[in-house]
Amino acid sequence: MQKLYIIKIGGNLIDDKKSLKAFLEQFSKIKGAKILIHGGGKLAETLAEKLKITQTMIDGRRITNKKTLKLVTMVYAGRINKNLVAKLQSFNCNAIGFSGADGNMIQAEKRHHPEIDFGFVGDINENSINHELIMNMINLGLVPVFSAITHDKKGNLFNTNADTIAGTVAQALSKHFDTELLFCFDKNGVLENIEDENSNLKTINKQEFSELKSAGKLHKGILPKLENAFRAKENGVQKVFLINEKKLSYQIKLGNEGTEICL
Ligand SMILES: Nc1ncnc2c1ncn2[C@@H]1O[C@H](COP(=O)(O)OP(=O)(O)O)[C@@H](O)[C@H]1O
Ligand SMILES: CC(=O)N[C@@H](CCC(=O)OP(=O)(O)O)C(=O)O
Repeated sequence: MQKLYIIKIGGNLIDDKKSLKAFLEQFSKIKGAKILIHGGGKLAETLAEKLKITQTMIDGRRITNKKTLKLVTMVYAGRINKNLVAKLQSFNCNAIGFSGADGNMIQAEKRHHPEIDFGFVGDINENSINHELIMNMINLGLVPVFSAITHDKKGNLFNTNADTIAGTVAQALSKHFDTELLFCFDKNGVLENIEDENSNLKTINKQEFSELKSAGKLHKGILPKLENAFRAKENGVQKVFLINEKKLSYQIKLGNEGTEICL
């Protein structure tokens, strides 16, 4: 099977111009099929504060009312997505940027929860992904770049966690490609001690994940990231890693950076 890299980047990197440029240069150099999936939660947060739109996160998801939906659509599907595509083009990488509504790429359902109304937050599963169109793009030599905006095919846009999009896209494409999913972020993988950058685990399985969680060693964004990483691995994604965004080219060359998800 043909190798496919699905690479996810988050808000911290997107906000750091110099590191982002270095990262996109490394990304552009990857030979063969690749997809970039991005968040941008940090920039959305900063702008919401300026516009005095109060933000609430529950279970790693942003409660998305009408005002927040307008804001995140502009930020994720507009500013960030187009900026990433332009930067990739400058490195001769033929990127093409999408929201989930474009080409019906990612169809979501409004998130249902017994007690909490998440507003315009969309849940997705493997069947939500238009894998045929994505495969066609790849076969044309294009590099798809996905934002965290999805739709319901009834005219509504939704906000969907970008780690979830990365895991689900990887899952859907793992039937057709030898897929490697890389969650790139600002730490050297899963750290046993958050204060010690060198305490990264080489591998993590579900049992170890539960133990670290119970011991209070995992907080904030790393929890949903790991949940998405395990779900992808359990559902057929061949390789899943959490790596430092600065080490992408080493991972592509040697394949042993950061923390590998094991079953
Ligand atoms: N044990 C841990 N190992 C690594 N990161 C951790 C750990 N506990 C908490 N974190 C935090 O999780 C963050 C990653 O999640 P998040 O901020 O959502 O990433 P991104 O938005 O870049 O995808 C790290 O920057 C770190 O602050
Ligand atoms: C529903 C939901 O929570 N969506 C996320 C989408 C962006 C994202 O995931 O950004 P990072 O990868 O930078 O965290 C949000 O609005 O924060």
